[in-house]
Amino acid sequence: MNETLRRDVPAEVEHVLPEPVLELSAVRAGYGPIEVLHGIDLQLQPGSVLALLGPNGGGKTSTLKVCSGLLTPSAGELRVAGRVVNGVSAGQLAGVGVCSIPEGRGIFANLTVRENLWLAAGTRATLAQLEEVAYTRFPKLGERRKQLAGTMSGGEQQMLALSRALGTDPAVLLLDELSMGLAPLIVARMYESVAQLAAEGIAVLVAEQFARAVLPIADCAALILHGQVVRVGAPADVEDELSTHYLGG
Ligand SMILES: Nc1ncnc2c1ncn2[C@@H]1O[C@H](COP(=O)(O)OP(=O)(O)OP(=O)(O)O)[C@@H](O)[C@H]1O
Repeated sequence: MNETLRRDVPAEVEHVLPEPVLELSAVRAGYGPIEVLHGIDLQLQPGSVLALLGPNGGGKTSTLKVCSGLLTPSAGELRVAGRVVNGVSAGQLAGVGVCSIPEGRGIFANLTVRENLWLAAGTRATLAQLEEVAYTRFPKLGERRKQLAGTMSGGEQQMLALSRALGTDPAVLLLDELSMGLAPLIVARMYESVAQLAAEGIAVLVAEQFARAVLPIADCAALILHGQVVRVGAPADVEDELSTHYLGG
């Protein structure tokens, strides 16, 4: 909830509102001298799915990079669990439970499923724990544990990417273009898994160019255009605005 809205909340109910687990306030960021995010306000509540929508180049990936610590705000604040974490590294943010699956899935194509999980193991989870999470949630991965990740289908690769993230017991999951290169049926299944994660308490921020893929499971949506959030609201309302005004119906 932004400050404008917060001022409208009566004092007697304000204390029962959940604290956002991740929050961007007036965040500006860019690449070298070029600013591409011009004052982003977003709030992500625990156990919810926030869909970040918009056309190519709008700033979705850059926003996720700010959230994961890969891009440092030049102004404004990134907060995790209420603490300002501007300039904290991606590794440190991962250590406190902010986990990111980048566009392209971030898996190692020439390593097996098991080796990919092994690389994700660390202080937060052992290989055995990661394998248990992965193979219980996605039995197909168990069958393919010795297969090279690059030879699996796109959907299976996405399962592996999700498993690597989940094994670290994240509080926040950042997903970029989960649907990329996947058949609609597989996309729907992947998003069912994402909805399940949110039901288990994980806060999920999903950047998606294809709104229809994510909106059925989103609790809230934000439309980002030219580096600015132009609308935040119920998924159906944001979808209407997206198609009517920006994608020509
Ligand atoms: N590494 C970079 N260096 C310079 N400019 C960049 C870089 N990455 C992105 N940009 C620019 O920042 C702007 C926002 O890009 P971003 O990738 O965040 O948008 P997006 O909404 O995720 O688009 P897409 O869906 O095409 O990935 C674009 O104008 C893009 O050209």
